[in-house]
Amino acid sequence: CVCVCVCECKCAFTAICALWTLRPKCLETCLRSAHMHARFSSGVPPLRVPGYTMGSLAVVVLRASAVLLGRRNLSVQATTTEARKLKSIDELPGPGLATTLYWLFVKGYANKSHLLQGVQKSLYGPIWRSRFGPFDLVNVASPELIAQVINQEGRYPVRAELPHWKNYRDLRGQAYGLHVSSGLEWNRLRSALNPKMLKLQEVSAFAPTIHQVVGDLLQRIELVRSRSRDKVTVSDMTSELYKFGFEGISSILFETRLGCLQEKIPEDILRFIKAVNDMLTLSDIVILLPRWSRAVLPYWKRFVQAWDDLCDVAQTLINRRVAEIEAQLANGKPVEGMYLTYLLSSDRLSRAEVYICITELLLGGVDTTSNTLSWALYHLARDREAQGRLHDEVTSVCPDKREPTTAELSRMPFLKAVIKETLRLYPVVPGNGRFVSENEVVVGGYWFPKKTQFHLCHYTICHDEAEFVDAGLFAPERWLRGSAPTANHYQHHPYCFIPFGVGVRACVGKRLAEMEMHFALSRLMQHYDVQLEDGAAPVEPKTRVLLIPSQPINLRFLPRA
Ligand code: HEM
Repeated sequence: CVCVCVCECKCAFTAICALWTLRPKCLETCLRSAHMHARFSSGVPPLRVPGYTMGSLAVVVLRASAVLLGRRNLSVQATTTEARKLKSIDELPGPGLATTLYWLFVKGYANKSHLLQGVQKSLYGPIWRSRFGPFDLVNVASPELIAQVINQEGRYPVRAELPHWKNYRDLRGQAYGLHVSSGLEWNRLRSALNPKMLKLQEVSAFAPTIHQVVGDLLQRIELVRSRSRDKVTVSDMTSELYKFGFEGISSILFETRLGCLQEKIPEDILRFIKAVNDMLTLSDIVILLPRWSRAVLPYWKRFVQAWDDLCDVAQTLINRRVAEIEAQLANGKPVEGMYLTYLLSSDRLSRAEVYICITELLLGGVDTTSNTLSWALYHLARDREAQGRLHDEVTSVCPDKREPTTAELSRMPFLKAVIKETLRLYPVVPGNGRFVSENEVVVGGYWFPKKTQFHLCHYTICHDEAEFVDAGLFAPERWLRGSAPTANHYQHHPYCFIPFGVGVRACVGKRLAEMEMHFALSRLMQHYDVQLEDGAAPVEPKTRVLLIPSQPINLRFLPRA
């Protein structure tokens, strides 16, 4: 038991029992040594520390670190023999730069990167490496491999480094917010945001507000269809649902109705919508370009302008509400609010952090729900049987076009299955990420150094015939136990379907998003028979960061008796 620390910290690290109280530095050293052992195992004698070979130390350290870091089922139960079999990142198969450029720009996958996942999986297997500009990605495309990454993601997972977002925040002296901050800082922000967003009971308190917004959506559809040439068609349903998504999330965040579903959309909102589009598009370009180009090319300036507009609108809305709250307090009136009031009064975040977190919630909460709802309506319009079944379910639980309560939603399994199936066919975030910066990890028999960026190929797993029977079909019943045609319709690995991500870093808006989508879809089904336009061509998805329709979805809304 005389293992000694060999790293710069020079602590008195001795004995196996000391492993349980190791300082992170020592743990790093041991993991690095274990990694070296794995690399040297093919012939080169392992490093020796008194009493242990590095191989046996690796087993002890890895087991201990699994406990220390609180990881579940750490896949690295490396025995000495297993450690010998581990391969290095450089041994991974994958396309070179020329091949990637060919696929993206000659074969036309630049805006179909969700499909490229499947193509590359068939060429290289379920784990491969791809390099493009500053990106060096390890792609994993099986539920087992995703589970291995997630199990080793550490206590404060990072999705991806966003240096250009961070540069913008630094430029403007802003707080970092959820996407840019990491470690304890990120955890502090999430701990402040989670309680009112992720607890079912808390989110249920938002139901009356969401119902009001859904009511406005129904009126808006009525207006738009009555103005159309055939009196029933709503063209570009996604853009109508975008307004619904914006109104829904901002009514919760800002506790104010903005009027996005009114005849004339407020100027501020139009500016915000444009800024979000610009920022997301430019974000993809700016990250590829070297820093020096920012002074020469126009993209960085436009990216900064888009963020400026985005933050400006969010701050104006927040300040407006803060002034109202202050006026109420000055008049001795009690202040009742939802999200913003809660954040401001909880004193857990600085005002600068509230600004950026609210902006990020707004950013995450609009396209996601609106695109998912668009695809759900599109498929229900194509599948008369599914639409009939959903209509029957909703009307049996809520007759006479009554608004469902959150408790009643739990008696609508088919409604939930429709949203799940939509998110399986069109996961709005088609590929997630984990940047494992703190630990070296083992995935799929490969040993990866710290700071490896993993790309979790969620889209291709959702479409894999080995995971889902008739994977290309819209079959909501696969999510219903007992009513699916075969048992394996609903049997799948838990990491096959993670549209909201997974673990502590998973989507903070999941519950709110689900409630919004369930309310909107159930009310639309009560009021309308939704149909496709005659002779409408199939609509394919495309990737623009998110998975979105490649052309407008036009739907006919025929009022139900
Ligand atoms: C259909 C609806 C939605 C889908 C499919 C979705 C999906 C996702 C996914 C996949 C992630 C990454 C999770 C991970 O890394 O494991 C994420 C993160 C996030 N989402 Fe959502 N989302 C939706 C709606 C919303 C809504 C309504 C909001 C706002 C209320 C929101 C706010 C966020 C934020 C702020 C993050 C970053 C969380 C963090 O990094 O700590 N999302 N979402």
